[in-house]
Amino acid sequence: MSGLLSGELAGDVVSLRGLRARGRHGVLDAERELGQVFIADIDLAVDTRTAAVTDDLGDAVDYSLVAADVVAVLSGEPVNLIEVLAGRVAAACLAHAGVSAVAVAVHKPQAPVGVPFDDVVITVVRRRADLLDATPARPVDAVVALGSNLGDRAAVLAAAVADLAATDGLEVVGVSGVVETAAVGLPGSEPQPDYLNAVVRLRSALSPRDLLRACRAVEAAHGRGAAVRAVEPRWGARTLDVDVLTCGVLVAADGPGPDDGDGGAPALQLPHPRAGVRAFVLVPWARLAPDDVLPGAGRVADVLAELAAADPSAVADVRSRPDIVLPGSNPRGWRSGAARATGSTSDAGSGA
Ligand SMILES: Nc1ncnc2c1ncn2[C@@H]1O[C@H](COP(=O)(O)OP(=O)(O)OP(=O)(O)O)[C@@H](O)[C@H]1O
Ligand SMILES: Nc1nc2c(c(=O)[nH]1)N=C(CO)CN2
Repeated sequence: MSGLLSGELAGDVVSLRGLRARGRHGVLDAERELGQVFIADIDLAVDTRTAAVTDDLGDAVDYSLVAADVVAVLSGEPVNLIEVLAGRVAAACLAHAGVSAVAVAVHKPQAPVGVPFDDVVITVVRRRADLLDATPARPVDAVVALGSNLGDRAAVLAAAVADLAATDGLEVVGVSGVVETAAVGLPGSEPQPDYLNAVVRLRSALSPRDLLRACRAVEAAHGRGAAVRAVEPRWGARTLDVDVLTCGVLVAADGPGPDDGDGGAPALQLPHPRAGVRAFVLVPWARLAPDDVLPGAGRVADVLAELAAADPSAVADVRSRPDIVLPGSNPRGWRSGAARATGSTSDAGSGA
């Protein structure tokens, strides 16, 4: 088979062909129930010049590790579209340091096509910047988490929702009730005031990284700019934290990027790596949108149930604050016609 990357990139290429696994990807119920074979061909753009001198595996991209990660995606969480599957395979490859770009062909030779055929193949080419810096062709669902444990916490959260709603490219489509939670700090750290936490659903026309930048701008407007961030302890008390939990179904991660004139591109991992183990995130999120999916973990309400089984006190300790109503909050959840956040308070109650 000819190189997938040929014509796309100059340089060295490591290829893996015919990686295969059974998966349950597809739109049809039968595909979800029975599963079928998925095959991936991969071209990894790498720079082999150092390894060629040192003969040290540490200077090379270990193709067996990449292969294992690709097979884990093929056999992992079911998705509807092979476009998503190919994108996740590409992200898994780009997670390996030293892979600067990747071409992925995903084959679905047993697809329910309805006529005799040999194969369905989708080929995608991704460079690092394609995953987290691409502006979507149409707005996508995104979910962010708010937390505050310094200052007038309720006022800060309300202002943060209004700020998000006022950001170009963002529309607030759902706001959870507010919960109060003991600060989860690092072991041995100073005691901190309790947090108020909430979750906000957005329609985002921004790239994932620009969404993170927008969240940073809202934090900065409430006393947590770059200077404060630079000196605060990890998981220390803060006036406002705005974390990106999900951006559509995207699974991707990268570190700081080249300088973009604003101190560089902030590191971003999606979904947020700790979303699935935080009661202060899952409780308000599951009340707002229980059927949302946390990529890689499952339905939010199910992830919360698993956490409640594993760590009952963490979930039990989340206290509802129905007396605090954020702009746009709807106690019946966003699907039931949640108001848009316009800065006005809405229904009393928090869905708690
Ligand atoms: N999904 C994400 N949302 C927000 N920040 C992220 C995300 N993924 C990676 N980051 C990076 O995490 C780093 C720490 O961010 P921040 O100071 O908000 O962390 P934190 O809120 O103290 O801790 P935690 O990330 O555990 O919530 C930042 O450099 C940011 O670029
Ligand atoms: N209860 C609670 N604890 C935390 C929180 C938070 O939002 N709520 N955020 C943290 C870092 O983002 C660390 N610990």
